Amino acid sequence: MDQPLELSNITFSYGDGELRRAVLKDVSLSVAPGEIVILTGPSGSGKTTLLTLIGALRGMQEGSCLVLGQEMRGASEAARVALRRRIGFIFQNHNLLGFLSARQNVAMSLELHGGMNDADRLKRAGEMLAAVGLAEHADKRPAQLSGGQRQRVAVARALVAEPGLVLADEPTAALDRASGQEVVRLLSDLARRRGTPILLVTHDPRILDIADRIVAMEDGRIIDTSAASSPASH
Ligand SMILES: Nc1ncnc2c1ncn2[C@@H]1O[C@H](COP(=O)(O)OP(=O)(O)OP(=O)(O)O)[C@@H](O)[C@H]1O
Repeated sequence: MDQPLELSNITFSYGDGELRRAVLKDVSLSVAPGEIVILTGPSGSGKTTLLTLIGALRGMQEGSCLVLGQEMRGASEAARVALRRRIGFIFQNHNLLGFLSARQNVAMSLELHGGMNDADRLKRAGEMLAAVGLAEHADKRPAQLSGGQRQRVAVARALVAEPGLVLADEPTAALDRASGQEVVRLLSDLARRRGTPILLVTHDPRILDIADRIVAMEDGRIIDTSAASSPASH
């Protein structure tokens, strides 16, 4: 069977003419079902750019990027939109909508997936919020929640539609140590239960121990891939 993520020889540049500069150089990586991979490296090494290519948020230039069986190189906008719906995204600034409750924010993720009416979606969203420990806070708006709670809403929103892959960019950057570890632990527990692979970009050394594998980037290249602590220890 294909791996959920198979990247081969990805090279990507920003800018034109003399200003053109490669920020990803010959990047190859594959991620297995249920595997948690942390992508780390100095600022500017290309981590976010790689994540946006995998998330179909940006067009490919060179190489191959097979995401959930779909080749992103040369993919149409329609194919990229369809793929994005199968991915759970979690970003540093969580991107929750301020005028909706936590429950409504999570339920929105289910709108693109047919077969559920509004009441079903809100019920499912409530269950997911309970799974991340926010049953009591489901009807609050983001501004009424702490940073850690908001990020837990973002985890619930990313996972509620049962994505085939989760992409997270600095999900703990704005959190204190305890909330950051809790958010990541929740994310990894829920994903592991379903065998959902996670690719997580972070500078945060406090969460490295949740990874099965740590991939280090520098200057647009993968310089090191090391097995982290064994999954059995989680
Ligand atoms: N839209 C853009 N246009 C031009 N250059 C860009 C653009 N986005 C990023 N870059 C440049 O590409 C390089 C890689 O950026 P990228 O954000 O992928 O790195 P990163 O490893 O995620 O960094 P950080 O850890 O600071 O987020 C940087 O030199 C950055 O300045």
